[in-house]
Amino acid sequence: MKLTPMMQQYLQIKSQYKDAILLFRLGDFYEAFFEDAYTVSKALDLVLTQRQGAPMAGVPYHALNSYLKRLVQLGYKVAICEQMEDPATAKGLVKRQVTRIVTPGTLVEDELLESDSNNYLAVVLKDQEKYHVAAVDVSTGDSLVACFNDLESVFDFLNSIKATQILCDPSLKSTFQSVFNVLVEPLQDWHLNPHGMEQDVAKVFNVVTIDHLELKENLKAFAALVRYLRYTMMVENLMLKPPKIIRDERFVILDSTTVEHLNLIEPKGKSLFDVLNYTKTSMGSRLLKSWILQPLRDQKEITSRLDKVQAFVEDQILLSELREYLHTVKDLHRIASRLRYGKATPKDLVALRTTLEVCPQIQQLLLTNDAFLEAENLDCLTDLCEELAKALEDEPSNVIGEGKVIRQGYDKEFDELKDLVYNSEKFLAEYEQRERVLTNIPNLRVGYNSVFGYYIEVTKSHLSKVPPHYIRRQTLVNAERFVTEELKQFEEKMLHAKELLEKKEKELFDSLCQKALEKVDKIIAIADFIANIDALQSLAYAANLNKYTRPKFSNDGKLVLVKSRHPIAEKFTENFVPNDLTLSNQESFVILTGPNMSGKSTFVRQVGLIALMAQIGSFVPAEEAVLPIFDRIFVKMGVRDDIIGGKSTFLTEMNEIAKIIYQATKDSLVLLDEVGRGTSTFDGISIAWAISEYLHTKIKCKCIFATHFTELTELANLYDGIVNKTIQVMEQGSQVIFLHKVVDGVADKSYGIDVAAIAGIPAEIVQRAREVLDVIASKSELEDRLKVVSTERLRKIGRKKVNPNQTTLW
Ligand SMILES: Nc1ncnc2c1ncn2[C@@H]1O[C@H](COP(=O)(O)OP(=O)(O)OP(=O)(O)O)[C@@H](O)[C@H]1O
Repeated sequence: MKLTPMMQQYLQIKSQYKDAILLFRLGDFYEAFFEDAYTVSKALDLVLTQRQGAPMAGVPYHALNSYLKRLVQLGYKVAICEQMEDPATAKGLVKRQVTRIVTPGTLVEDELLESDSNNYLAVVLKDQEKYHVAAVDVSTGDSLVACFNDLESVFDFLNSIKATQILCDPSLKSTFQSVFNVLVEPLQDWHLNPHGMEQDVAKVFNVVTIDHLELKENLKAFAALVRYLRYTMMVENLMLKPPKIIRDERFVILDSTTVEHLNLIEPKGKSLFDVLNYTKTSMGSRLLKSWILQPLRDQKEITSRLDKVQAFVEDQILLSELREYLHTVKDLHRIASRLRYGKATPKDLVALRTTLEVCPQIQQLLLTNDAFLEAENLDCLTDLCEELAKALEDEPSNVIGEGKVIRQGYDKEFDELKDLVYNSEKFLAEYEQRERVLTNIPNLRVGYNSVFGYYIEVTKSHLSKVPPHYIRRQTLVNAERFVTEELKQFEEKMLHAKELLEKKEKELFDSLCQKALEKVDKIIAIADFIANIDALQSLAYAANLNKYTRPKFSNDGKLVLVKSRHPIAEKFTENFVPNDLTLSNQESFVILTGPNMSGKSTFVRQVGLIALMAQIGSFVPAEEAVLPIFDRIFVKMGVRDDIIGGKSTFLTEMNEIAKIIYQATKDSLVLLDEVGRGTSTFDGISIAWAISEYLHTKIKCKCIFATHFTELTELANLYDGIVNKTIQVMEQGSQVIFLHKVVDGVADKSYGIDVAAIAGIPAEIVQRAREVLDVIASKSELEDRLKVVSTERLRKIGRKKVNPNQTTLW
C-alpha cells in the first residue's frame, strides 16, 4: 500500500512518541491510527473506522478535554499533535507538530482536575541506600522533596500525597507498578544527566544559584522532574514554588495504614476531612487536606495556627462575614498556573477579577482583628483589577475572537471592528440617512452587489444634487450608482473586519494575560494567603459547630483527655458517650479489653484523631485536652488481606507491626487493635504479649492496645506502667446494654455470642455456641499458664512488679 503524504507525516511523528497515544489533528477532529485507534476506541467507547486503509478512531476537537480526561484517568499518556498553520491558506501538506504530552501528573486544565485535591507527579530515585523523592503539582505550583531510608516509607509518602503519576529508577518500576494503580514510567538517562542539573533548576526559579533551596541530595530527583515537565509540557518556563522539604523533624509522617484506619480522607462523607472541611475555596480545601496528611511537630507553628483559629472562634461576626467574601474567591493557584503555561481562558481572567475585587474587603475585614495584622502586607493588585474590570465583559464568552470577550469602550479600534461586524446594517442605515439629509435627495439608497460592492444609488431625477466627491460606478436605466471614500473604506474594513476582529480580540486578550503574568508572583501570594485563611476559618467553623476545645501541649509526656469524643463517629451516633483518658511517661500503656461492639476501636481511633487534630492546629472534640507533641502516630487496626501484594493476612499484619517497631520512638503514639488475631490463639497471644512488652520497655512509647485477648491484662500485674481499662456493659435479663464507657479494669466476658444473635445468626446456632462455650471455657488453662510466665519473670528479677525505667528485660 502506498502511503499518502499525510500518513507519512503521521508515521514520522508517531515514531517519536511511541510510548504515548498520538492524537493527530485533522480539520475538526483529533484522530488516532493503528494500535492507538484500537486503544482509544476501546477506552472511550468510540467507533473504529478506517482512513486510507488504516484503523482510525477520532474525537471532535471541541470535545477534546472530556475525552482526554478519561484517557488520562485510565493512566494513558497522550501526545497532542496540532496543525501549525491554517489548512485554508497552507501550501501543500499542513505543518503539524506535537505541542504537548498530556499525562495524569501534568494537567493544568480545570476540566481535567479535581478541585479539592492536589495532583502530584512524583520522581523516586535510589541513591546508595536512600530514596529521594521529588513531587510537583503543576496545576498549583506546589512542590515537595523528601528523603527516606526505606521503600515502605516512600510508599507511605506517595500515598499520603496521592501521587497520580510516578517516574522512578528503571529497577523500581515493577515494584511501584504492583503497589500503585497509576501511570509508572522509568526515568531515562537524559533525565538524570548530571551535566547542567543545577542550571536547569535555577532557571525555573529565575535565580543564579540554588543554594537557598537546600535541595542537597534531593537535587537529582528534583532536576529529573523539572526536565520531564519541560519535555512533556513543552514550555521553557515552569511555574513552581520553591520545594517544601519534608523533614521528619517538621512533620508527623503518616503511613498509609494510619491514614486509612483513621479515616483521614476516606471514605467520602465519613472522614476527618469531611468533618473539618468548611472551606469556601478549592485552594483552602486542598491546603486543609494537606494539613491533615502532614501534621506539624513544631509547637510554635502549631500554636500560631491555633491562635488564629481561636481568633475566628471568638469573633463570630468576622468569621461569618469572611465566609461570605470567601465564597466569591476563585482558584487563583490554578489560574496563575494556566497564565504561566499560556492556557488561561477568559473565564480565568474573570475569575481573577472577581477575586481581586473582593480582596481589599477581605483584607480590611481581617485587619479588624489583631490576630491577622499580617494581612496589611497583602498587595491586592488594585491596578490589575481595574484593568480587568475595564477590559473584560461581565460574562465573556469563552471563545476569543467573536468580539464577546472584550468590553466596549476599552479599545477604539476593537469597538469599530466589532461595530462593523455586528452593526454594519446599522452603519449603512445611518450612513444612508446622513447622506439623504446632506444631499437633500430623499430617495438616496445604499446597496450592495457582489460585482461592485457597496454603492449609493441616486435616481436620474436627483442627479443634479449629487455632490462632487461621489465617484460614479455604474449607470442603470433610471439611476446612477456611486461610491465615496468613506463607503470604500467601510467596504475595505468590512471585508477584513471579521478576521481583524478575531486578531484584535486575541491581541487584547493576550496583552491582558501578559499584564496578569507580570504580577503572577503577587497573584500566588494572594492565593497562598487566602488558602491559609480559608483553611483556618474552616477549622474555626468546625470547632464552633462541633463544640471543640483548644488543646494544650505538655512537655513532660502528659496526656489528659476529659470527656473526649470521636470526631467522625459522634456525627453518626445518637448520644455519643464521651470518655476520659490520662497517660504519662510513667503510666503510658493501656490494655483495653471489652466485649464486641462496646466501642474499643472507636476509642482507640478517637485518641489518635484527637492527637492528630491538635497537631494540625485544630480544636479537638473534648472538654479538656492536654497532649504531648507526638513525632509519629501509628494506627494498626484488625487484620486485612493484601491480595495485590500477595501477602497473607497474618504476614501483612506482622509486616505492619514490624514497621511500627522499627520507626516508633518514646515520643510516638502507637494504637493497636486486635493485633495477633490472624493466627492461632496461642501464637497470637504470645506475639501480642511480646510486642507489648517490647513497645513498653524498649521503645517506651505511648500505646493503647485494644484486644479480645483478656489474657494480656496479666501484663498490668507485671509492669508498673501498663494499666488495664475496659468498656462497661450492663446485662438486663437476657439483654446486653453497651454503655460505651471506658473504665479501669478488665472485661469479664466477650459477649461475642450475644453480638452474633443481634446480627441475625439463627437461634439454633446461637444456642449451640453457648453450649460449646460452656465446655471450652471451663477447660481453658491458658490464663493459668500466662500467670506462670509473669511469675517466672518476676522471680528472675526478684521484684513484685517491673518498672521499665529501672529494669531492662531485654
Ligand atoms: N462512645 C460511644 N458512644 C456511643 N456509641 C458508641 C461509642 N463508641 C462506639 N459506639 C458504637 O458502638 C459501635 C461499635 O463500636 P466499635 O466498633 O468501636 O466496637 P469494638 O469494641 O471495637 O467492637 P469489635 O470488638 O466487635 O470490633 C459503633 O458502631 C458505635 O455506633
